[in-house]
Amino acid sequence: MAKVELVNVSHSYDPPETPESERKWAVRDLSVVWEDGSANALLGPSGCGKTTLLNLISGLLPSPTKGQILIDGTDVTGLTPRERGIAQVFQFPVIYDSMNVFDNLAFPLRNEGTPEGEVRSKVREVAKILDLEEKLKIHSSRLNPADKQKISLGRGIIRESTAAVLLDEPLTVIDPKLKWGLRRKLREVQVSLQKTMIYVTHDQHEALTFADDVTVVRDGELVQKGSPKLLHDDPENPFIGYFIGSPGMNVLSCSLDDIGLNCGPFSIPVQDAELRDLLQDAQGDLELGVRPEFIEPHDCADDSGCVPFRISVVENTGAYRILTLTNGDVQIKARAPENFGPREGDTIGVHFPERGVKLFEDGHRLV
Ligand SMILES: Nc1ncnc2c1ncn2[C@@H]1O[C@H](COP(=O)(O)OP(=O)(O)OP(=O)(O)O)[C@@H](O)[C@H]1O
Repeated sequence: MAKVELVNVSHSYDPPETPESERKWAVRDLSVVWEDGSANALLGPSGCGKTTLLNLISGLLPSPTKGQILIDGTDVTGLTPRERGIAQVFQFPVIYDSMNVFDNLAFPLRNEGTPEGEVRSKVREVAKILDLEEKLKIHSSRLNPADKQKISLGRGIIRESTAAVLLDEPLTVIDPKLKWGLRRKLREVQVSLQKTMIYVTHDQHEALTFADDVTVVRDGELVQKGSPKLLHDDPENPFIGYFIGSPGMNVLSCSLDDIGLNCGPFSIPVQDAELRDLLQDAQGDLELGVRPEFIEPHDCADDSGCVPFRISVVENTGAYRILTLTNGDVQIKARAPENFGPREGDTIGVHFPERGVKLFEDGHRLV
């Protein structure tokens, strides 16, 4: 397996003669390194450029408009997918329905003239990893979509020379009942084989459960890259705060007043003198971000330091409750324990603990 690297990659689907000022960019000046043997996710909303990036890495799109693609430090820009040794697993399983499972898995090896004895042992090894051993003689058309997708993955990992495996929304057509098992299997395969994998999805749950390192893209640009914990605890901007987490971070416009952070109908006290100085120096637009799990709802609206909020919706998740709270035109989500007493329509007090509050200036993290 190998290290995969994008260096200042930009891509536009416009014809080459299109003037620079009129071009629409699917990917913009994106540089990123995915380390050898790492489990990665490429996460972003629909239309942000994920598929374009995958096709640029695999070689289905041979060259970006600008920039380079490196595999283990070698420039592979312009090379074919075969020359790059990148395997791709698509949304729909790509297998030969006319073949049995064994022949499907053997296909990439036979295609490159591997001796039959080696093909047999390699197919058995991969079938064991994928729990397909008992199904090797079954006609592939008779398998469920999850097993078909396992074959697609098997065909990707069976060749030692594969540099990286790209997974493009691989659970899209999988029945919800089988999704969990296949998702766990993908992760298990990556951990046991330590192959470089890049899992593309718009679903944060899939990204965060598969990957050790998540690259978030928006409008063709890299927004933040890091561990699921880093993205959750230390978002670099309000987009990451809102996009990661369920529900996402509450983001409120605010400004500094005599009490502290004025969010419109209420102010949150700022005790820390250093933080006050920092906010006083800030020239740009300020936003406050706080995750629902850090907000502390109290059943008494008069607790000192608490801001009164009306409960407009209570959602039960089984383990905890998600409260939708309103104060004037400000609406936030908070997490409350299952035994939290107040109900919809009640007024409660909300405390914003300093450790849970992030501050952004002009869309960039300040504190
Ligand atoms: N073949 C193409 N010709 C012209 N524009 C394209 C083409 N493919 C993609 N685009 C545009 O490039 C941008 C990025 O698209 P892309 O499919 O890479 O995003 P995505 O994140 O994979 O989206 P989705 O999750 O919906 O598949 C979009 O604005 C899209 O309309």
